[in-house]
Amino acid sequence: MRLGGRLGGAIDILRDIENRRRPVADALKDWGLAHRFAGSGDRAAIGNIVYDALRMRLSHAFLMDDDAPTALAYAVLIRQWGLSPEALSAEFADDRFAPPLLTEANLSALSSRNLDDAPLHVQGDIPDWIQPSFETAFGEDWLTEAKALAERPTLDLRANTLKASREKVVKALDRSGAVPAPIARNGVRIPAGEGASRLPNVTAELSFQKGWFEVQDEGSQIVADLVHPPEHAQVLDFCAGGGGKTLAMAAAMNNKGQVHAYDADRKRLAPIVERLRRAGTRNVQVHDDVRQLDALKEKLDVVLVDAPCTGTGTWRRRPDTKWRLTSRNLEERVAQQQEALGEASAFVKPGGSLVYVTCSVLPEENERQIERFCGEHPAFSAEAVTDEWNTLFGADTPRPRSRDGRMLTLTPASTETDGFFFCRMRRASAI
Ligand SMILES: C[S@@+](CC[C@H](N)C(=O)[O-])C[C@H]1O[C@@H](n2cnc3c(N)ncnc32)[C@H](O)[C@@H]1O
Repeated sequence: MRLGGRLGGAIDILRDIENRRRPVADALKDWGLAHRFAGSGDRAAIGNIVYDALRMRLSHAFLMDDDAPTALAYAVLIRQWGLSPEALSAEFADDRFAPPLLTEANLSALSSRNLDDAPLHVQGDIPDWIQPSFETAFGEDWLTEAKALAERPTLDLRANTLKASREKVVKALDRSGAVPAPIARNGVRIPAGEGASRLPNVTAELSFQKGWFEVQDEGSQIVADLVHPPEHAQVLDFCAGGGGKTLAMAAAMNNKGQVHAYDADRKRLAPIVERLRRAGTRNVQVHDDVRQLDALKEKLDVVLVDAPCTGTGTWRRRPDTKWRLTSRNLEERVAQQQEALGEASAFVKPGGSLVYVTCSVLPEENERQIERFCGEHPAFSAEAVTDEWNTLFGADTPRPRSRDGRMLTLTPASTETDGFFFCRMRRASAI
C-alpha cells in the first residue's frame, strides 16, 4: 500500500473508534481481518498513525481547528512524522486510495495557529477535568509530565534470570536494536522508532518461546524489583492478574521461598499458568479462590497490592483510554483500591510489609490512598525506599518523583518509563 491508502485506513479506524467507542486494539484487528491484502508493514504504519493521533488528539484538533478523524490523521503526518502539506498533496495526486486532501480551512488554521495559545490541558493532551489532579501530583512540572505521556513508548522486556542473562537476551535480539534498559537490573529496551517504522514482534522469537524474557514495561520491572523480598520470604501477590509482577519477583527470589499469586478475577489470572511454565518458575502457588488463602492470615513477610487503577500511567500505550476515562471511573477505582488494600493487609505478619503499587499518576489513587490507609490502620507506616533504590539501581540512575522518599512516582518524563506509583508500608512488630 502507498501512504495514501495507509492514511485512508487509519482514518476509517479512527472513525470506527469514535463512532462505536471501542478499544483501539479491537478496531485495528477488525480492520486487518477485513483487509487481508494489507501486509505487516501496512498494518504497522496504519497502527502508528492511529495511536499517534490518539496520543495527541487535543493538540492536533486545536492546530487543525477540526477534531474529525481526517484532520487528526493528517496532523500526525505533518506534526509528528515531519511531512509537509505540499509533499502530501503531491504524493496523493495520483493515488486513488488516498483520502480527500486537507481543506482550505484546515490549512489556514495549521499555518496561523500557535499551540501556546491553546488552553493548557490542550497543550498537554489530557482531559480538562483531570488537569487539577496533574497539578497536585506534579506542581509546576505538570505540563511537561502530561506531554511526556503523549509520546511514543519504547518496547521494554525483562530478561528472565532463571533462564538467561540480560546480555544473552540483548545479543539474541540485537537485530531489533535491543539495548540494556537504563534503570531496571534485567531490563532490555527496544527504541520506539519513528514514523511508519514497525516494532519487532518479539513474542515470535525462539528466545521468547524458550522463556528467556517477558514483555514488561521498565516501570513495572522497577516496582516489582523494589518489593525486594529476601530469597526465602513468603510473599503474596494479592492482585496478580496475568502475573507480570509475580514472575519478576519469583525470578528475583531465584526460585526460592514462596510467592502466592491470587486475583479476584479468574479470567485475568488464567494466563499465569502458561507463563510460569515457560519461565521455569518453581516457587509460585496460584490461588483462584480467596478461601485458599485463609491459612496465610497474618503469616506473610510481604504482601503486594498491584491495585486496579485508571491506568493513567500507561496512556502512551493505551491512548484511547485517556479519552474514555471519567470521574466516575476514577471514583470506582478508588473504592476498589481501598477494598483490595484492606483485604490484603490481613495477610501481613507483624513486622512484615504491605506494598502498594498502581500504574496511575493521580494522587487520588496514590498518596491519598496511603494517607487514608495508614490513618485507619495505625499499625502500618510508610517507609523510605531511597537506600533500596540506590542499592538496586545505583545512585546515579534517573530518579522517580517523590516528596518524601517514601511514596515514589515513576513517569515517562522522570524515569522514561510508564507512570507507576510505589509505596511500602511496614506493619509494626508485635510487642
Ligand atoms: C493492575 S491489575 C494487576 C496486574 C498484574 N499484577 C501484573 O503485574 O500483570 C489489578 C488486578 O487486581 C484485581 N483485583 C481487583 N480487586 C481485587 C480484590 N479486591 N482482590 C483481589 N484482586 C483484585 C483485578 O482483577 C486485576 O487483575
